[in-house]
Amino acid sequence: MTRLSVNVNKIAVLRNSRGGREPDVLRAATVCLDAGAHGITVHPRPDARHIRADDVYALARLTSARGVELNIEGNPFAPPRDGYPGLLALCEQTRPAQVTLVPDGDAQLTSDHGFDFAREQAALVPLVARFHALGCRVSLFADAGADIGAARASGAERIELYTGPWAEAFDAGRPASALPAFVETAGCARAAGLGVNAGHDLSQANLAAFLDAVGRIDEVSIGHALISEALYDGLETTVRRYRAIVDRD
Ligand SMILES: CC(=O)[C@@H](O)[C@H](O)COP(=O)(O)O
Ligand SMILES: NCC(=O)COP(=O)(O)O
Repeated sequence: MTRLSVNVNKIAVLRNSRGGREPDVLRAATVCLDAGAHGITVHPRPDARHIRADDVYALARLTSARGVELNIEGNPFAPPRDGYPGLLALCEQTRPAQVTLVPDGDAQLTSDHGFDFAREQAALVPLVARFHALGCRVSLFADAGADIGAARASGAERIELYTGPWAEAFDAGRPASALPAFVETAGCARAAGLGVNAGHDLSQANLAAFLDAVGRIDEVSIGHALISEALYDGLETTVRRYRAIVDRD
């Protein structure tokens, strides 16, 4: 069964635009869980453009009380700064069930690539071990076509397939062009004993075709499209629709 983790970054974007408390990240996360989301994802960034450390602490309390997964994403190499304690410290303080390591820099508008595992394996091995010591499952952000052997050697339990190229190909009306690399990489990962997550720009339009083609995906984390769709249809209805998609096989 594919599990749905709702990324609530975009709720914080809207809240931060006025500096007040609304929309309330915790309330939105609660609505998502009540509607059937299996977990909550956040990707706090060092510039605190959306999710802040305090949000992570509050969401950790919520998810722990509800017995559901909190997935914290971030660049483990980004140094702490004012208002951002760093990914390792955040995980030490909140003990999320899963941490997703993403190799992106502050200047990026959003995540747009996975790790070069062969190059970064030596740096990842001790880091993965430190997250394990905190009790976190570790997932590594990976491009379709990534070196799965090197990813496996880092000690992580899962990869998260970066699905931006899938969404782009789907929008451009040539979905079949993107699929073979995802199918191949997911297959190699599963054969190597890794779990496979997927995320970035997944939407109600493109999710079912992706899951149908790529096979067993342990978890999808979805934020931008889901929150956008919720503006039209409501958060509860939208989460229920995603659940219907991930539940249908
Ligand atoms: C890791 C990933 O795929 C990103 O989609 C991310 O979680 C979204 O981050 P932003 O909301 O900052 O664009
Ligand atoms: N890991 C991907 C994620 O959390 C959400 O990405 P997006 O749906 O906001 O593009």
